[in-house]
Amino acid sequence: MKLSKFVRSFGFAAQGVATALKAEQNMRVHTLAAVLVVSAGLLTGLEHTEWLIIVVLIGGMIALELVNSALERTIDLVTSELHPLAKQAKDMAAGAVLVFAVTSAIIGLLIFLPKWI
Ligand SMILES: Nc1ncnc2c1ncn2[C@@H]1O[C@H](COP(=O)(O)OP(=O)(O)OP(=O)(O)O)[C@@H](O)[C@H]1O
Repeated sequence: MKLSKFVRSFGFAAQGVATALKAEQNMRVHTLAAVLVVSAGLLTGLEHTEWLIIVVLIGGMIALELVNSALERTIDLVTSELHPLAKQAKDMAAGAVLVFAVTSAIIGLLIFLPKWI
């Protein structure tokens, strides 16, 4: 791949992130949560491996929210009518975000609680 094409694709991807931040409240909530978790990590003092886990969880959470938002838009583009499959697809994508968020919260508690108690 030529460098200019790679830079162009990178720009489009950055536009996608910027659009989601503007249009999706959940993206802003996840970003705020990430800032809070990183601040708590800096104040608490985490091990190298713990930072690796936190970074993977934050990146995964935001990436998954982006995929969820992309799916919502794709479904809205396919049909503007109510359809049970559209509902299932949107709810499953939202479910994936929920599962990852709960998993991340549990791992976060397992990392932070022993240091705070
Ligand atoms: N075309 C559709 N057919 C059937 N059900 C739908 C359709 N579009 C959305 N829904 C359902 O209606 C509910 C609300 O959907 P909506 O698209 O408003 O999402 P949301 O959860 O409010 O997310 P967001 O605010 O990010 O758009 C969800 O259960 C969703 O699955």
